[in-house]
Amino acid sequence: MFGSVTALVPYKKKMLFYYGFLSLLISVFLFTVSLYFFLLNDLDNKAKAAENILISQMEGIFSELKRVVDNAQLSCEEDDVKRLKRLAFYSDTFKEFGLFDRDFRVFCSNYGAVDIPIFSSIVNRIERAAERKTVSLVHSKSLGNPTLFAFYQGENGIGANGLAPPVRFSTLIDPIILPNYFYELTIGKRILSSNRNGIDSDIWNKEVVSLDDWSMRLDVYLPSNLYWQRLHSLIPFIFIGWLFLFFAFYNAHLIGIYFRRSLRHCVRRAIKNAEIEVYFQPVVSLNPGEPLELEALLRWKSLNHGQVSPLVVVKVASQLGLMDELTWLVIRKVGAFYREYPDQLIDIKTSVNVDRFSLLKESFAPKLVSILEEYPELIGRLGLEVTETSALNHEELPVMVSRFEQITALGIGLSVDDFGTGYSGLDFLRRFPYDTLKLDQVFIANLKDDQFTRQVLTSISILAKELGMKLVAEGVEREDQLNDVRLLGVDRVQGYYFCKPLPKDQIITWMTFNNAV
Ligand SMILES: Nc1nc2c(ncn2[C@@H]2O[C@@H]3COP(=O)(O)O[C@H]4[C@@H](O)[C@H](n5cnc6c(=O)[nH]c(N)nc65)O[C@@H]4COP(=O)(O)O[C@H]3[C@H]2O)c(=O)[nH]1
Repeated sequence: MFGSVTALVPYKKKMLFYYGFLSLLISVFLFTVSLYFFLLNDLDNKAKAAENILISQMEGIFSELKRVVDNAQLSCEEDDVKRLKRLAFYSDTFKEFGLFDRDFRVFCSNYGAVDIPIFSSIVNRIERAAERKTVSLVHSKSLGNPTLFAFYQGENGIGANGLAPPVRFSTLIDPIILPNYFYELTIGKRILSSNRNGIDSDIWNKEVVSLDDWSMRLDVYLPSNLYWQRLHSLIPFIFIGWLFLFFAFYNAHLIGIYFRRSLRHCVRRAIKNAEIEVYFQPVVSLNPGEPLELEALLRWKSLNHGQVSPLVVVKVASQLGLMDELTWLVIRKVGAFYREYPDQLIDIKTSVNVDRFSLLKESFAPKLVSILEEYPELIGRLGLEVTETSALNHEELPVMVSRFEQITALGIGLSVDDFGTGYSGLDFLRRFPYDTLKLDQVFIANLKDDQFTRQVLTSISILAKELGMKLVAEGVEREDQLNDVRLLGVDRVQGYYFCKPLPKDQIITWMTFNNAV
């Protein structure tokens, strides 16, 4: 398929450049934007993971302090000190423990008895806290500046404090956040742990995690150099995406061309844009003094498919469900023809081919009425030719009879087209109010040599006369055929012998030459 299409499509450098540029833009855009959102999402995940680990760390800290408080007394004997030393030795977090009393004075530590008042600001926080827990960053002689102090007061009033170096927090958070992102963990306004300093990069975004119970805040930053680093490693993928999109666009372009040039699409467009032409072929009367009639036949010359047979156009239009539109288009063009040549066509009737399924529709007669209002020139001059391409079923038969009655009531003549080739039997003729019967051209072609055809046509001719129908012979090409059909009692003749279907201006010229106007 594509081979033949590429042959149709001239090689266009501009188009290739356009698709190349467009696909490059899209590929770059997709990768750069997706990377940014990917990193934002990653940043968010990292911040959440750090938050979870901080929460569990804080819970661990306080359950440790609770254990210290649970067995403590208001004494600082050797055993009490030993116990505190033991707890500090086994603790992952704390290096020192202390015990304080109801008056918030630390009376015992793992170094022995002490008497150190707790800062009033911390006392306030302990008293305000729901579970009497708080943390603070304070200078400590033994652990330096800053040191994390955690306080917990039990129900009996005895409390414990633990001292931890901030490094404990960085060892927890660093593996989650480093090396890609950087962070700052603060308690109140003081920094507990941070790797922010010394990082030489713009900050593109940050995630903030707040642990309000401990006045803790973790800011995780997205540095711009991480983005550029990652983007750099994506260059081969951007290139592959570019190629992929380029081929996708190019193939879509070819498919689009193929589709636009497909017969179905062209027929649809031709009907929609009224590009279908109508030619006219005379139907000459053999009864002296009677004016000729015309048959309107569609013609379509497609830019892509050349001259397309009307039978093909009709077939494709019916596959596309556009037969009604096609019929209205042809009838309107016939109306316009009458409007253009009112004097020349004053006595001339024109018949138009109609699909039987269009006729069966309830909307058919009302639509016809509206076209007659649009083109009153057609009133009394329009005829419809119906070809029986399939047999009518029991339900369709009465509907068809009533449609025919509605149409004849509008003064529109009805002809059976191609009689003898379709499903129109003799019984069919009696049921429907046809005024004309058109014999298919295959009978006329065989008439000379085929005795049987001659007998059949003689019987049809007798029946047509009995039913008051006019008989038309189609496809008369030679004089001997004309003589033969004349002998059969045919009223009108249509065929190349007289004239081929012609465009509107040429048929008017032909009629003028043949004294038909
Ligand atoms: N060999 C030969 N052919 C002759 C001679 N005289 C006329 N013809 C051709 O016989 C066909 C007569 O039209 P049809 O039986 O209604 O058969 C029509 C009709 O069934 C259908 N058609 C044409 N226009 C329309 C239309 O507007 N609507 C619908 N629904 N069908 C149409 O397409 C068919 C073919 O149309 P055309 O190709 O125009 O073919 C026309 C005409 O050009 C002759 O002496 N020798």
